[in-house]
Amino acid sequence: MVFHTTPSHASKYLFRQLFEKDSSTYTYLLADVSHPQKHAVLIDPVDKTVDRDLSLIHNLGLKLIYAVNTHVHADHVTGTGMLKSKVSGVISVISKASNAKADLLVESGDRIVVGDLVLEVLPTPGHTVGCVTYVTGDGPDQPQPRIAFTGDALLIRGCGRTDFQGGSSAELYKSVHSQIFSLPEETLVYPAHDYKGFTVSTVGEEKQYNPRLTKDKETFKSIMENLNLAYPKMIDVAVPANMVCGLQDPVPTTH
Ligand SMILES: N[C@@H](CCC(=O)N[C@@H](CSS)C(=O)NCC(=O)O)C(=O)O
Ligand SMILES: [Fe+2]
Repeated sequence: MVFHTTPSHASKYLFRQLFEKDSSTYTYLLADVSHPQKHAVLIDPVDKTVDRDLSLIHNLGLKLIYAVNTHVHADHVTGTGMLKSKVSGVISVISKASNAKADLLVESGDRIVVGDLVLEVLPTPGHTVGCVTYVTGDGPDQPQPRIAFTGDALLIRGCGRTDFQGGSSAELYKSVHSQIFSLPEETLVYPAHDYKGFTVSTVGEEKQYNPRLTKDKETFKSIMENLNLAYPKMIDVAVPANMVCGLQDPVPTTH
């Protein structure tokens, strides 16, 4: 039996899942270590853990190229701006649909290339208006199985709330079913948050067991309307800060 728990091509690509405990946020570090430049990307960095992440990048001899956001987060401030101020040349990324500022505004079908590693942009609005999922390419030189970084669109056995930032339960249902559940079943699902201690899932597992998204659309909408969650504690600080990716065009400092 083959256990698909971690992506293959371990010697060519580096993959790390990092955690920020106050907001239960996952940050992902990916790099192509087969190239001498060892270019790297961080997905959903958090301001509080930027120094930890940079220390790891330094230890591993990587060169950070992209600081990528899945969406305008409401519960924490992105580390993107701090990364730009601490490492020269880092390119901040967010979706064009988010209406936020960044160096690179991505849209459906765009590709972020780091060495030989390809991240394709899938629009997955519904949690927020500009949410995207980044999925590794499907070529033979890409990680097998594919890896989907779903942000807050699809969480493990859950999904992002839809009650602010242009959220829409109907839109989220459509996004997950058309963009994520249509990926190969073995595709690994790595979300932006987990509140229960889970680390990874697969498309096949979520299609079978997700307690919200296995339901029909009307039941899903009713579930989402009745979550009764308190607003994130940091929403009033986080959203304005993240609309400019934490800090845009900061004064560079040497690190
Ligand atoms: N208690 C936290 C916020 C928790 C929360 O609302 N999480 C969001 C993702 S961050 S925008 C969410 O979509 N949760 C879905 C769920 O079902 O829990 C805080 O105060 O920061
Ligand atoms: Fe969010």
